[in-house]
Amino acid sequence: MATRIWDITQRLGKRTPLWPGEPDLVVQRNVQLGPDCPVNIGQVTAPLHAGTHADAPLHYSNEGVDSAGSSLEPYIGPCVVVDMRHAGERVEVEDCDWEALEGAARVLFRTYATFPHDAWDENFKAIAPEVIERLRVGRTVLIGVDTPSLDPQSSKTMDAHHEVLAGDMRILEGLVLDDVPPGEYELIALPLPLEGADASPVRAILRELAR
Ligand SMILES: N[C@@H](CC(=O)c1ccccc1NC=O)C(=O)O
Ligand SMILES: [Zn+2]
Ligand SMILES: [Zn+2]
Repeated sequence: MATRIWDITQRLGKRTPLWPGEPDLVVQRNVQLGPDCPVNIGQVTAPLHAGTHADAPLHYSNEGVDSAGSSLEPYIGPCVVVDMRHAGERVEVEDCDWEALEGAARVLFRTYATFPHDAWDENFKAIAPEVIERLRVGRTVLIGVDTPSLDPQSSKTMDAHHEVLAGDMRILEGLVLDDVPPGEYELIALPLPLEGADASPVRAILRELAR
């Protein structure tokens, strides 16, 4: 029997909510299929952090690798999805069930009851750097969130991102976890090998762990 797949990726298009000030996401048609041309050919122009994406370390450190330079291991393998809808402005250490998180290689935080597909949410929940630090010492290699950033929209210091940097961990942002019960899954969410990019779109999915 086929194992169930959850698609945890935002649709990308002109209505995808973007970080304030980012340029529009545009898919345009450059060549039109017709009597003289056998194909349609287009191109996409998009902010690298649009929708569901993987930050590269280059995003928060000039010495960090770009999306082409990151190994794939963090982005594929067992993960734990945890429900943090009860958290306040920030997911704090005391909000977390550390029994469930201890030793988890990949942790995905759900903060939304319903993902805000139709409008930008400037008050999204952030992750406290202390939570990232505790995961780092617990050998977590990837942290995912259903929000646009680990840090608050107003952050100028990006403390959570720098805690990730300290452990050379990896980040997924903009996940859609509405339909995913808390528990253990296989994560697959591979960034594109985009040279010079500080982030990359990903098609993120979860699969039931093989029994
Ligand atoms: N997804 C991004 C959001 C982000 O940092 C950002 C994106 C566009 C413009 C400014 C941003 N951050 C700080 O000003 C992040 O990695 O947190
Ligand atoms: Zn990002
Ligand atoms: Zn980020």
